[in-house]
Amino acid sequence: MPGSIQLSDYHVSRDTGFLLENPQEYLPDYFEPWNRVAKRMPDLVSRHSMREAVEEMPLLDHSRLTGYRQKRLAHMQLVLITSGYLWQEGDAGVVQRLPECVAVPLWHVSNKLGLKPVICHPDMCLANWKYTEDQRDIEVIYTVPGGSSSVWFFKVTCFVEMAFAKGLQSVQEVLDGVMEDDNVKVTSGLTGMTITVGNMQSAMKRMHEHLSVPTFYNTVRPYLCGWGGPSSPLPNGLIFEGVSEKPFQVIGGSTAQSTTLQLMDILLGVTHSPDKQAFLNEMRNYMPPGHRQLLLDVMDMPRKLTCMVADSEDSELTTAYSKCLAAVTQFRSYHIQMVTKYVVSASKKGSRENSYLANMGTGGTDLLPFLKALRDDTKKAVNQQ
Ligand code: HEM
Repeated sequence: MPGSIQLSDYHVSRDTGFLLENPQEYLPDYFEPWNRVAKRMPDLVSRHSMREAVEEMPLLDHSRLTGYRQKRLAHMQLVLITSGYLWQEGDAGVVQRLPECVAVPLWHVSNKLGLKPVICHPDMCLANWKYTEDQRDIEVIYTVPGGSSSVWFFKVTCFVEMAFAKGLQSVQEVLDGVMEDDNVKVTSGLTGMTITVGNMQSAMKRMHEHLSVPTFYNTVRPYLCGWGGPSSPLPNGLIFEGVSEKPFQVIGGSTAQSTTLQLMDILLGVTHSPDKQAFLNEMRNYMPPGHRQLLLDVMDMPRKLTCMVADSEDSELTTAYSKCLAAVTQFRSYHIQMVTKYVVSASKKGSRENSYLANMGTGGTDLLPFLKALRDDTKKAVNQQ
């Protein structure tokens, strides 16, 4: 049917959703220097020898990377190497230039993938997992300093994406049901989505099991930072040697780069004020292009769930819709609690010297008012019907 959307056309896996299916752990032998330095990044940083290790790396030919998975792995390795190289000595000891051996391949691989040349959710969550041998659990493949806390942060973020993936069929049902004007299908899809969002929240709750507040705040977050802007230790940005002498600015990694919530907002007709939406739109530039395109195409669908609900006297449909919005509202409220614990309260303990990251997310938002407004917009959407 014209205008209908198949999630599988957008680099979305039937089994793993937005998570990359079967990410690779090592590149071929030719790229051994990247394999070695990226894997050892936390250890090299703790020994203050990351910069030496990078400076000894040869300039490798990125055009020898074959296939999408290899390129995604190369991107993750190179952004990790960049992050360790920049932040090894903290904000005060940051460097202004990224050496050619990292800058040139990172620049080109990023352009090929349509990703920014900086650590991001598509690296550290979506392409950074594998099943354990018994297939019952997952393991994180690469990490940043912060020991078991950083590993757990990435792992639980994967659990949340995995919980979304398990409910993918419900999202497809809503998309199909809207196009076919099929109340039963949409109601069933919305009911499934409500369960999915609840499962995502339960998965997120697991963060508390092994994520230490001071370690997350002081050790993990700095390695997720981008560069550029007045409060950054690199206000003008970073120079990519061998690419351009003009410094380049990017936001760092943020969980706001997950496509999950933005997709639900668009489907459910949740709207945000222009300044908040501008931030969310900017986050789309850090998503894989297929996922970004999915959001645009769902926005452009010729039929809308909200119109269907507004015109409907089917109480099962309207109730399912309200319940789904309530679940997303709850998810956002719970997420606010996480951010309060791991960022806002941690910043009040004042253990990190600089103020750049203190009250801001790694994406650079003024945290709580921003997140509360998004939550309240979700709540309000019910009453707008
Ligand atoms: C310790 C756990 C977490 C912390 C401290 C945290 C922190 C943050 C921060 C600071 C922001 C604001 C954007 C920025 O400036 O970067 C944000 C936004 C966001 N985070 Fe998280 N996050 C956590 C876990 C998660 C998880 C597991 C997910 C799910 C994949 C998630 C999804 C989102 C989304 C979708 C947004 C955009 C705001 C919204 O749509 O409500 N977060 N997060």
